[in-house]
Amino acid sequence: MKFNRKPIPVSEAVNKVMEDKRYGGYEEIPLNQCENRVLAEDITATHPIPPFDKSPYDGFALRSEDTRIADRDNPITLKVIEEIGAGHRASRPIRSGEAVRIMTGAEIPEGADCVAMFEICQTHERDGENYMTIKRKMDKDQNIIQQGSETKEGEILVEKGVHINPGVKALLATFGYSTVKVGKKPLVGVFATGTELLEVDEALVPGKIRNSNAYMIEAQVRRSGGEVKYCGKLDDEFDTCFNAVKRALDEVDILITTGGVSVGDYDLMPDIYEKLGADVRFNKIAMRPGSVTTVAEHEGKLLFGLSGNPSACYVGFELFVYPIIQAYKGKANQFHKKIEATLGQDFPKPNPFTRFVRGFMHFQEGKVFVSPAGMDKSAVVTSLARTDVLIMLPGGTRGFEKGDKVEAILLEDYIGQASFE
Ligand SMILES: Nc1nc2c(c(=O)[nH]1)N[C@H]1C(S)=C(S)[C@@H](COP(=O)(O)OP(=O)(O)OC[C@H]3O[C@@H](n4cnc5c(N)ncnc54)[C@H](O)[C@@H]3O)O[C@H]1N2
Ligand code: MOO
Ligand SMILES: [Mg+2]
Repeated sequence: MKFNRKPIPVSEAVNKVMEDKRYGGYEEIPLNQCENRVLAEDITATHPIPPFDKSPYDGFALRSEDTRIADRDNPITLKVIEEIGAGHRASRPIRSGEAVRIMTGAEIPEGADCVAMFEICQTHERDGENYMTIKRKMDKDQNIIQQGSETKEGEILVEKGVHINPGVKALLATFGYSTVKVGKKPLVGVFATGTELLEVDEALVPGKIRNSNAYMIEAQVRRSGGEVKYCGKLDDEFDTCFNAVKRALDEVDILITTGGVSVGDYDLMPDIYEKLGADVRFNKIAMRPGSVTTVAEHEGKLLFGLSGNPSACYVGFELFVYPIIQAYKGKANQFHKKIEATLGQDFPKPNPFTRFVRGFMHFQEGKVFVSPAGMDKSAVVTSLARTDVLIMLPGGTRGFEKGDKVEAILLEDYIGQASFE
């Protein structure tokens, strides 16, 4: 049984994981903490924008009718009755023959129906009174931002399930949301397993390497909008690992382990799942890297057994853990956005399984290109530093050539898409 794992297609594995997705509920938090969270309520316009007719310029508010016969040879002079800056209102309606000196953002005084910019007006003072002169005809409504011209009261502007970016936050502030309902973040526990692992501050000794996966996964969890609980690194010793995993499961919403999921003598995760009585959803996927990625469910919680090989671990996280975190937060589009792009470099190696090449996106002559970020092996860590896409090369008998159309999964886009396909 141990050596007899049956690989399932990637999309089947993704769908199986998503059968166990869980929404974590919502919490109400202060507006200034809401970035990168997911809206748990629609943003509805509680008033029109702008809430009043306003001036887009610094100039004079006046009655267009008064300028009907104005031209270069026939300047029209109006009495400037007062000045209003943004935040102030005119003290009375303007009458024929009058103008108000108005600043950008100030409310258009009653009686005025246009704004002439300072640049086309002259001003003078006579007997302690201010006057302005204009040499061209103004149209009704010229240079006025009408109340509600941007949005009407009651319009739904952003639906729940959307990632809160700076623009969404601006809207929340516009409508007076001092607190906002957002999806709760899952607490994601992370274990690194492997007797060969050193702490980051330890010197290298023969046969050992530093634990990089735990730090990488932590960053992936945070990039996905989850909360991390680093549970430590564990030697490949059954009782220690079993007890640590069992305890951690009580403390987190989702548990990730890295390493020990393959068929080696010290790959303990399969036996740990068995002793826990966890239900292994799959333990082999028709993909590279990350074919040994294992997902199990125990008492309503998901355990992700990611590979120890850094590239495999990275890919396993983005394909399977990422959408589960989005679902927990209540995000409508739970999957990374997938795009069609042009392959920027030959990839001659054929593969029977779907390959997720760690790559980066670049642009040339209006086209989107994706190119491998470096050495493409499961055990490689260096190429990950340049990775911002996963290039999806379907399995088959041939390699791929520069210029081929390929699909790529965007890892640093926050809009996402609604299904994996
Ligand atoms: N006979 C077979 N051998 C292997 C198979 C197989 O099907 N049959 N699968 C291979 C594949 S594919 C992969 S991927 C790896 C997966 O290995 P494990 O998930 O069991 O991981 P480990 O054995 O613990 O470690 C693998 C590799 O990764 C290094 N590692 C582990 N943890 C970390 C960490 N936290 N930071 C950095 N590097 C880490 C570890 O030292 C090993 O070099 O199995 C193949 N074998
Ligand atoms: O799980 Mo492995 O990453 O396919 O090389
Ligand atoms: Mg192993």
